[in-house]
Amino acid sequence: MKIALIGYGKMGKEIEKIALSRGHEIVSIIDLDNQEDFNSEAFKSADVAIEFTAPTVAYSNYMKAFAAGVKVVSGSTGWMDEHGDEIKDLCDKGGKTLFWASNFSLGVGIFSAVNKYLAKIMNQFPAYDVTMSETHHIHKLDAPSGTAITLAEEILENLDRKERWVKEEANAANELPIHSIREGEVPGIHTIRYESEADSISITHDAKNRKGFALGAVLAAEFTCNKQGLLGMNDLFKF
Ligand SMILES: NC(=O)C1=CN([C@@H]2O[C@H](COP(=O)(O)OP(=O)(O)OC[C@H]3O[C@@H](n4cnc5c(N)ncnc54)[C@H](O)[C@@H]3O)[C@@H](O)[C@H]2O)C=CC1
Ligand SMILES: O=C(O)C1=N[C@H](C(=O)O)C[C@H](O)C1
Repeated sequence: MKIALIGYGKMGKEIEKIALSRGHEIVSIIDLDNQEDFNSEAFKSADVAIEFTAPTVAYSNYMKAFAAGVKVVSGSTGWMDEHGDEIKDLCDKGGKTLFWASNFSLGVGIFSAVNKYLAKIMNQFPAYDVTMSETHHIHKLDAPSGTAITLAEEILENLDRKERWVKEEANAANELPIHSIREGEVPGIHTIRYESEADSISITHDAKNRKGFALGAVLAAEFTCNKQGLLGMNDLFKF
């Protein structure tokens, strides 16, 4: 498969290694210094572009790739609030294709299935309150992490006593607080903690490196090249 990379930072470089090891060809690499390459024949020849950049630029990168007729797989976080509805419309009604996930690792996919199951159980046990924390490297631009928001939304769907997530401190019983910590070069840790007067139950996903995210993104690209529409991890893995 012909892959273009948009964003050649920590994730772009990790994805390049995995894509090459799986026999794919990298036909174009776009970063800040060669934006004109969105118009190149090499970029237009890609079956899929894999985009990992930053919250403020992800949406415009999708638009540039769509204009060049290229499907996109993206893990950039922090843009959904502003542009989520528009992107959904473009994919549902406008024939564009975006596979987006706040976290591409298989481990987080499994963790998310456990998270939903635990929240369903906890729905019957009001003695337990729930909080979440996420720890990432100091370079991360968005907080809470995209993964924490996805996990929080899963809890809200399954735990009737929580109505919204909030940053840091809860001010009401129906709020689920997400505490964000930025520390060293941590690739990503997410913990969900249920606590009663008697005990506590915690589940944690701790990424050891970025290989899991990168492999998931390449698997998503392989999946996306002959699909159309707005796709996500639930299309790739069935838990
Ligand atoms: N969904 C997932 O599994 C994961 C998502 N991420 C997300 O991916 C994004 C990137 O993460 P990293 O690679 O760690 O960041 P990074 O900062 O190491 O790399 C980002 C790269 O994008 C480039 N860039 C910035 N603006 C650009 C533009 N307009 N066009 C092309 N390139 C541009 C930067 O110059 C840099 O090389 C972040 O939003 C992060 O939260 C990170 C890891 C996993
Ligand atoms: O910025 C990162 O590094 C990561 N971002 C994603 C997120 O916001 O959840 C995924 C992973 O945790 C690493």
